Amino acid sequence: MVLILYGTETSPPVRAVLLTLRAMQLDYTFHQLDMQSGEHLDPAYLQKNPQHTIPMLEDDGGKYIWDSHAICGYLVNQYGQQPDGDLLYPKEPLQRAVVDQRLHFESGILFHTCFKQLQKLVFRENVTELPKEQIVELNEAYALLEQFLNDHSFMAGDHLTIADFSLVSTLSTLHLSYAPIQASKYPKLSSWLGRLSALPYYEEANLRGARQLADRVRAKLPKQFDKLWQKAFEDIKSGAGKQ
Ligand SMILES: N[C@@H](CCC(=O)N[C@@H](CS)C(=O)NCC(=O)O)C(=O)O
Repeated sequence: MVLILYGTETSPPVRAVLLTLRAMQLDYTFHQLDMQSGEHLDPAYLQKNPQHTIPMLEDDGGKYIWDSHAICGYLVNQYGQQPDGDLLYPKEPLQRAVVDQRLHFESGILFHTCFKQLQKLVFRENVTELPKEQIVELNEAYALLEQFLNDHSFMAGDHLTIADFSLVSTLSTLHLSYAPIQASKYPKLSSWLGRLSALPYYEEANLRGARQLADRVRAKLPKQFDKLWQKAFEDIKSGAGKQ
């Protein structure tokens, strides 16, 4: 097995894969792709991944897989012989369905809502704002995640799965950049973030890149953004933000 991960550690979906690789203690090479200079649009990369996204995983020279959710599932399916390897993506149909639902939530709701705008904010000079609808949408997403946790320690039950890795890659970025997960409002989500942060490989595989991206996001936002955001969250609490 020769695994090569293409990407940059600021990218949340790349960090979801890094967390999975580290949790499974797999050996891999990290191939740094500079998106600012358009390396992901290079014809050689496009030939491997016509969707030109990161992360992309190359396995055994010639097998290419992209989309972090597909990659994380593949890694556990293919290489999950470690004692708790399978638990990261359980085989039991109901448990797996819960993990899949969380993964689709990350992909279809959380990432989709925020990251296209964040990409524009970071990469386009003339973009210095985030759409106001995000405030309501993110608030709804956080409230749902709080409910997903229910009485569990992790997103899909009582043990760590790739759903935790996928969600924390996006949530930690939002938390550090402009939408903090307040313990008073989302106590379970906040404790969950603390639990993930305590993983021995968390800082290298996720926090470092999340901080870098958050710094870039915050540098583009107006100084008063935090106050505006806080006020908007308060309005939602009283129902005023819904109109
Ligand atoms: N759902 C995808 C999202 C991948 C994605 O959009 N990645 C961004 C970087 S965070 C990207 O590659 N953008 C460049 C592009 O779309 O051309 C995944 O989970 O892998």
